[in-house]
Amino acid sequence: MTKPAYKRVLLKLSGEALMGDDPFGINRATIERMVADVAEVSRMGVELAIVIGGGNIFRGVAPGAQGMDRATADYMGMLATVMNSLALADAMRQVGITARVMSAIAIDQVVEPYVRPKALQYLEEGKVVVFAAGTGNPFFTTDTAAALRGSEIGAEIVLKATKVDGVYTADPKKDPTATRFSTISFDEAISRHLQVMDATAFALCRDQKLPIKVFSIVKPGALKNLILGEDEGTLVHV
Ligand SMILES: Nc1ncnc2c1ncn2[C@@H]1O[C@H](COP(=O)(O)OP(=O)(O)OP(=O)(O)O)[C@@H](O)[C@H]1O
Ligand SMILES: O=c1ccn([C@@H]2O[C@H](COP(=O)(O)O)[C@@H](O)[C@H]2O)c(=O)[nH]1
Repeated sequence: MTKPAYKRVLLKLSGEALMGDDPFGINRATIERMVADVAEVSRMGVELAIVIGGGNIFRGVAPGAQGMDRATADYMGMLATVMNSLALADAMRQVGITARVMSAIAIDQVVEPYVRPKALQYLEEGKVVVFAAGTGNPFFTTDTAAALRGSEIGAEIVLKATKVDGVYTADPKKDPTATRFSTISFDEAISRHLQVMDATAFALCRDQKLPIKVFSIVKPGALKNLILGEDEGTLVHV
């Protein structure tokens, strides 16, 4: 079998992608398909840490959040990522993969707190670590949490799995003339204000020299191809 191109990666899963074709929430078939992809890579011996977004849940409650204090709404968003993380870890358990959820916000009865040495230990033991509750701070996103945790654990790359197959000149869902980059520098992605990932996440990865690959979670086999070093998605580099 071909050897994986990476030993340790940080996978950022779009919360929104978890909805499948549903209006919000977690689509069972979708989470099972995502977990099958993750399990395949974990079984190849790659140390895998995951950050999952909250768009699928927070989108459902967003109308009720209108006019809310921003920080309060952000804490609700972070709690949404805890729910997704628990669902993800449970779906992994069902296919025989051991996962540990670690939260940036203390909710000790539900999930263990994020402690960096413990996370490193789990990774070395071959467990999948799911980082929940983003950075634990309002005014941030789970993309920034992925950049932060990826840097902390010494990941070789951040793999951003989303509904589109890379970084485009504009949002391809809104602009059908948008074209895809095969590679782009952090500086160019930031200066062009490309919305595929937030600027804080891009800047942190740039400063830490941590490359990002943006790829499609919808395309069958894309995660495995990428792990094997094949050409998938867009590389964002220093
Ligand atoms: N220049 C661009 N290139 C590619 N995608 C873009 C671009 N601008 C905006 N997008 C949009 O960004 C989305 C990627 O965001 P995604 O939903 O994965 O992230 P997120 O905000 O972290 O989601 P979630 O909160 O659900 O985790 C794509 O679905 C795409 O429509
Ligand atoms: O560090 C963080 C991470 C997230 N949030 C809030 O949660 C939602 C959902 O995260 P997504 O990255 O959009 O999936 C986000 O919109 C924020 O409201 C946060 O405050 N801090």
